[in-house]
Amino acid sequence: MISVRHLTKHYRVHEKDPGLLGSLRSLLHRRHHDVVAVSDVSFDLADGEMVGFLGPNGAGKTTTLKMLSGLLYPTSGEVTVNGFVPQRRERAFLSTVTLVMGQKQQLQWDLSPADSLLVSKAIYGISDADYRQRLGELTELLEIGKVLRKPVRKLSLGERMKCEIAAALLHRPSVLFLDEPTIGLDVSMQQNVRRFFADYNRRHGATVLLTSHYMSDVTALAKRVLVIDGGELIFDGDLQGLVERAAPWKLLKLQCSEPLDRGRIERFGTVELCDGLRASLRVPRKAVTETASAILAHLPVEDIAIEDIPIEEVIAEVFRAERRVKVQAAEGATPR
Ligand SMILES: Nc1ncnc2c1ncn2[C@@H]1O[C@H](COP(=O)(O)OP(=O)(O)OP(=O)(O)O)[C@@H](O)[C@H]1O
Repeated sequence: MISVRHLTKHYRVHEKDPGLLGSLRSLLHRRHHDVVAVSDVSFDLADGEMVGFLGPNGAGKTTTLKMLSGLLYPTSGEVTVNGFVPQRRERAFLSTVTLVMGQKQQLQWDLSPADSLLVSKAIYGISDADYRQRLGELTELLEIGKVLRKPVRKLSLGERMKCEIAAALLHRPSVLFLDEPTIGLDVSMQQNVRRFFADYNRRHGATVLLTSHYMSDVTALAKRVLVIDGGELIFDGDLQGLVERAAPWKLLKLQCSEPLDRGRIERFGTVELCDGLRASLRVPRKAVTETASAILAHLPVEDIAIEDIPIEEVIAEVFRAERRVKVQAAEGATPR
């Protein structure tokens, strides 16, 4: 169980003008300002839940994950992870959690993954029998048998990432914080890694909080999402609920037997595309079935497909809407 209450993090940033003069001035008069990276965030995660953590660049995702895994002290607020306060970094806590950061390498460059895994075995005090069993399982699931003995610097990005994951999970953590675990991987490798985490969650009942800019990671692994923007939590709930709230339409894609002009299809919905034999319309979710029937009855349509708005667009719309609300609130507050 993870409990997060009013979690807030401010970074103190040192300001310096450019150039030598700027450096000298900053030695004499140090100026600072505070960056609010995370502001009053609260949520709970139940044991075994897999939850997506979404937000645009700089929203506060990594900062939150670092506080949850005990790498950063919160400015205020409380966090408990399986009953532990992360920043105390107790041994029992550290053997419960792991943080996988796709953008940061944790394996030693000149050693082989096998050597780094042996170091982890010693650090976590894993018995020989457990080590053999876990290494066997990770090697099989991640298909890394052939690369374990090569120096890390000679591995491809995908091979390295899979070895990073093996090293991060050797101590069999029950809480996984995954920060962009598939970044830079090709599509098939992304799928392998996703499948691996889904499998790990099933086998070991692990709780997983995952950030990714690849929406397919999130849709494949998480039913529930937390959405953060400008350090504030703006949504916590079902991914499908978010889609329905932010995008109450569907797309009707038409393939026609003769070219259509815009005027003929406009009455059925908002035209997104009208290009010779192909057209696509945005239609309110509730009216999809009757609109599709009307189109089939009145237009020379050979094929019709009903699709959800791509999830990337839905999320982008959530952020746009949130910013509009903030701008309106700020404008309302400005004295005239
Ligand atoms: N060490 C730091 N010192 C000062 N500011 C920081 C530091 N780390 C992050 N920030 C700032 O805090 C805010 C949140 O950053 P964070 O890395 O948590 O965002 P993020 O959601 O993980 O972004 P991304 O998706 O780009 O990785 C940003 O404005 C960032 O510039």
